Amino acid sequence: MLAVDGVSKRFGGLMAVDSATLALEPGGIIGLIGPNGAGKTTLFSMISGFIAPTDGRIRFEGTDITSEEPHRRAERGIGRTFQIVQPFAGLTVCENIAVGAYLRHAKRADATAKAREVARRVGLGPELDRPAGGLTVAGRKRLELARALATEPKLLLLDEVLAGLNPSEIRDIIPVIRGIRDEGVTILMIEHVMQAVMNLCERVYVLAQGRMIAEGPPAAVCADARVIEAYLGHGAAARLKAEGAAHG
Ligand SMILES: Nc1ncnc2c1ncn2[C@@H]1O[C@H](COP(=O)(O)OP(=O)(O)OP(=O)(O)O)[C@@H](O)[C@H]1O
Repeated sequence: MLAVDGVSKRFGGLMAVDSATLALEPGGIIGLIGPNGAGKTTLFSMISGFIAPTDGRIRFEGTDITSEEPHRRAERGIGRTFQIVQPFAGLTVCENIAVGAYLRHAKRADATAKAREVARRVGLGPELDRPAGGLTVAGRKRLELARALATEPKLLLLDEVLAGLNPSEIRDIIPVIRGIRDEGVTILMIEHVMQAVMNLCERVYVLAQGRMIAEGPPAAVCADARVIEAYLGHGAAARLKAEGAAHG
């Protein structure tokens, strides 16, 4: 479905993403993890078309989309959420979600109907007619999810939708994400909440300093010495092993 092939992005002297490769089959929830500043959001921006790669190709459903505009990629079925959620505070929740729905529904009544349906799917039904500015952090995260879903994506890129939520809010939103997957949407998610990654993702890619350093089932990836080193620093994997042995 999605093939990211040797994609790089240079910001001046910094290689934010360095020849990253990733391949997604349709269906499932795939994680993209890595330490702060690893290049995850930059990679998402290249997949969704907001940043042009310095090098490499991106294909979606067999078509080379490397130089397509974000709007065209959204039409093809690539939806994304943004890490920093900025709803139109003066508009209602429904109107905010309808902004996404206009991509496929030109008529206001149709876009509104789509927005209402999506709002119910993410648990925002009761808030539909309230101003988006009054939502809690958890509510804003659901709104961001709904806005992306309203574009009716085949591939949904979730950028830290769990960040800033407390454990009970995370527990509440996890079934919503699974539900989206069950409806046939392929999900690629950037996430720092490891418990959620373990719970949700079938497979995980790990970026560190712009490079893809590991890929596989979450448990195997978290036990990978290169991944431990990337998060905890040089020599950490050996130290953990030694401590483990010392504690029997
Ligand atoms: N527009 C930009 N101009 C210059 N440097 C940038 C720009 N965007 C990102 N960077 C740098 O590129 C690197 C990768 O950033 P990016 O936001 O992609 O990382 P990330 O893995 O998403 O991090 P986090 O988990 O903290 O969100 C960082 O060093 C960042 O400072």
